Amino acid sequence: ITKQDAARLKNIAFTKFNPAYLEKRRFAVSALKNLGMKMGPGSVEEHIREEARQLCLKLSEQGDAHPRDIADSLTVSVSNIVCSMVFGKRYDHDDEKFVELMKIVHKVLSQLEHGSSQLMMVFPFLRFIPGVNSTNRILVECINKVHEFLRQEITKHREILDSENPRDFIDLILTELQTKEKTDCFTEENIVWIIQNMFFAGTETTANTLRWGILYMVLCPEEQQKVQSELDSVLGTDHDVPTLAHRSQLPYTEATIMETQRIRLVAPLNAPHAPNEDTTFRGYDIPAGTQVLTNLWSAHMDPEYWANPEKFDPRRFLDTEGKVVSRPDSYLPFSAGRRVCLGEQLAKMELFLLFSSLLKHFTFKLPEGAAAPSADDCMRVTPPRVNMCITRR
Ligand code: HEM
Repeated sequence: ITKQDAARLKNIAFTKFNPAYLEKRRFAVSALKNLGMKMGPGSVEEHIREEARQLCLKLSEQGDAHPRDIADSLTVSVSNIVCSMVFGKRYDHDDEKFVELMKIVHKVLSQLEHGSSQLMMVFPFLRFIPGVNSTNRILVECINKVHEFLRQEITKHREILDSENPRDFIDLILTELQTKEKTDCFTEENIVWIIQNMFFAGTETTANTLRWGILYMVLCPEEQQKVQSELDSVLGTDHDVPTLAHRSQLPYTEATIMETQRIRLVAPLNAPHAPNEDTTFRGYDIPAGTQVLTNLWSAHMDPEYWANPEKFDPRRFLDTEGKVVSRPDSYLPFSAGRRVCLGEQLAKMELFLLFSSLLKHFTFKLPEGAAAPSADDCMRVTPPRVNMCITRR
């Protein structure tokens, strides 16, 4: 068994569908639900709103004298939401340890996007070829550093654990570890991997979606204005950030987020899958273990379902009464089935609260005379970095 195979056994994502995977997934789903059900202060909604307030404050402090890219601020906010849920605390935008952690997370994800990593996913034997496997070595180094950070947090949590009152994801998982018969999936080491999954799966995906959303607002100012008019008409002069209760009154805003997720998927080819046993699908024989990539992008660009699919048009997601279409066909930003994204509900809350807060408080546009950035590369997961004017409304 190789180190990589051993790591796969400890994960949730990228692990085989088997009883151990199911046990970990069930735990993670119920922990997120448990944390999500908390009401009032300490609730997930409040954590996200606090992050939205801090983000708006940070952008206001930076002023509008110089055009700038919003990417790093968004990554910090989104990562902090995962931190609030997992560690029970947020970090300041300038906290050294946190900034270092973010750099490592970013490095891991950019290594994964690297051509040689993609090749190694399709041809795993390449990881034994010197030179080609250098991204693999960097990945292992980075992941070890993240694990060290997580182990320190777990130790701190263990010292003051009150199993009757779990505060966050780590408390919940430590409590589970105490109460459960020791099984292969709930070992000390696996906790680190499960938490790491939350981090990697939950940060860049959400931050990149928000970045695409803001980029499309810059490229389509008339759409930006429609969202802002709707926000103004519902929220009036209230200076605080929106709440989830506002969501049903803001269909155009919601549809704009959905259209962003349609037109620029952050996982266009989904996570790699493989059948556990020999399978026949639509006349094709797929032997057990064959890697299968599902092209979610093609579903989102299928002209049979989406007229003029390359056009950014939030109205696709509104019915004749102006209400949001609840289950659109040919729309799978979080994938589907048994491996569907485990953080879908959390991600939807984050996207709504952060996107609506940003557009309520700021207008985003290109500097006078600047060339419009291209959003054309259809398979591009990460949006281009764009310096924009961010003006307080
Ligand atoms: C806009 C944000 C997000 C998008 C577009 C997204 C999308 C996806 C997709 C396409 C998958 C692969 C599903 C499959 O294998 O068929 C996935 C898996 C996963 N996501 Fe997300 N995700 C987002 C946010 C999050 C968040 C916030 C979390 C948790 C904190 C999360 C946790 C996970 C986990 C743990 C898996 C692996 C699930 C499994 O294999 O059982 N994701 N996500």
